[in-house]
Amino acid sequence: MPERFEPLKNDLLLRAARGEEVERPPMWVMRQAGRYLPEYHEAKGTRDFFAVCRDPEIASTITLQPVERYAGLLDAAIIFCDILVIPQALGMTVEMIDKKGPHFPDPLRVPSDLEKLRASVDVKEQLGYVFDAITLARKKLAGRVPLLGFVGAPWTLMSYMIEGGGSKMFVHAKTWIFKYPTESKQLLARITEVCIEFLAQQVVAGAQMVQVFDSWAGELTPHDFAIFSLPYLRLISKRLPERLRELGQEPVPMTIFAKGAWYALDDLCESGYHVVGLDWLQDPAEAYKIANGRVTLQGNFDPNILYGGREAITQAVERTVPAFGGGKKGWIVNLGHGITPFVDPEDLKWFFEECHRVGSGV
Ligand SMILES: Cc1c2[nH]c(c1CCC(=O)O)Cc1[nH]c(c(CCC(=O)O)c1C)Cc1[nH]c(c(CCC(=O)O)c1C)Cc1[nH]c(c(C)c1CCC(=O)O)C2
Repeated sequence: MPERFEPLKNDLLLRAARGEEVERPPMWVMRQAGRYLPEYHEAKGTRDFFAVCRDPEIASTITLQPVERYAGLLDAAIIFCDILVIPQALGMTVEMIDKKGPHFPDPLRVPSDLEKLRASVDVKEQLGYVFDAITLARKKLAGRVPLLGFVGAPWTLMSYMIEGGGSKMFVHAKTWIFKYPTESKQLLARITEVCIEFLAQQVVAGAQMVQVFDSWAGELTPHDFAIFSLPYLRLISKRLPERLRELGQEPVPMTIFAKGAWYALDDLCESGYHVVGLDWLQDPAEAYKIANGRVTLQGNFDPNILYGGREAITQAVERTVPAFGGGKKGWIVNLGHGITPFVDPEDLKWFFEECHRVGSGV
């Protein structure tokens, strides 16, 4: 039986995602539950990153930290987890190395390495800890704000699985798509299947909206994005609502954040998602014009504006809100990428307060 939760008191995000006019733009930031918060370090202690993800009690506590700190300002929670739990579910080892990021000791280097992956993934079995964390976070939120679920996009996950971690050159992932396009598509299709079921089960567990992170979209040419990323993003937006109906669930709003894919904005507006996330390379007014009410846009402050002090933050907010049409229709406030570790939490608070002030039009 699906869990019962308290009714939502703040549905600003869900209304904005559906394209409704709102009293002010909803606000959240990517990586809002993370290292810039002293309480995050306190809760995490010396534990391994993925051990924290696998502990529903701690993961749900961390999920709520920004909601508690920025009560009355923040309009969403995002479940504390990572995009790399899918490669783990497919059978790969992923470690999070302090100050360096993710590391795969045994990446996929040639197509025959695909045999190392699990032939079929039991998503509920492999990723059950994420669903438990979501259900617990929903209970703890008690309807304060909606809870977002998320997944890595197939192209971004494939790149990590082949590169074995972060990359500047993408030599291995590019070798795959150019030398082994057929096997690359097979891998993308396998990842996509797991992504769809993972998102569906997140919704069953209590996620009220979901975001797909294609963090490495910008490494592809427009031509290759159309071949190796977009079709799989479209498959997710098409299949997720169908799968949810099969599971007796209502579809939820979906966001696509394809970082660096400014050239694909028009296509992304037609890709079946309700919300399109923008990075800071895009001009807000230009993007708002291109979207033309087809989707709600999310973004796109330079995350580093938060290092600029209050005056710089105020100026950025005052010029950005009007560029998104005043902020009451078709816009969700966010940064153009995740918040970085050395931001002063008080400066983020100021950013939210200024967006609240300017976005309310008072
Ligand atoms: C590419 C990617 C990853 N993970 C994620 C992405 C997509 C978004 C993006 O492009 O940034 C997504 C992600 N990762 C994390 C969240 C939690 C929810 C949130 O608050 O947004 C989300 C949504 C926690 C995290 N994921 C990670 C941390 C830091 C872990 C720590 O050291 O405590 C957190 C809070 C680790 C992580 N995880 C990943 C990397 C590259 C790193 C190292 C990053 C770094 O060092 O800055 C993979």
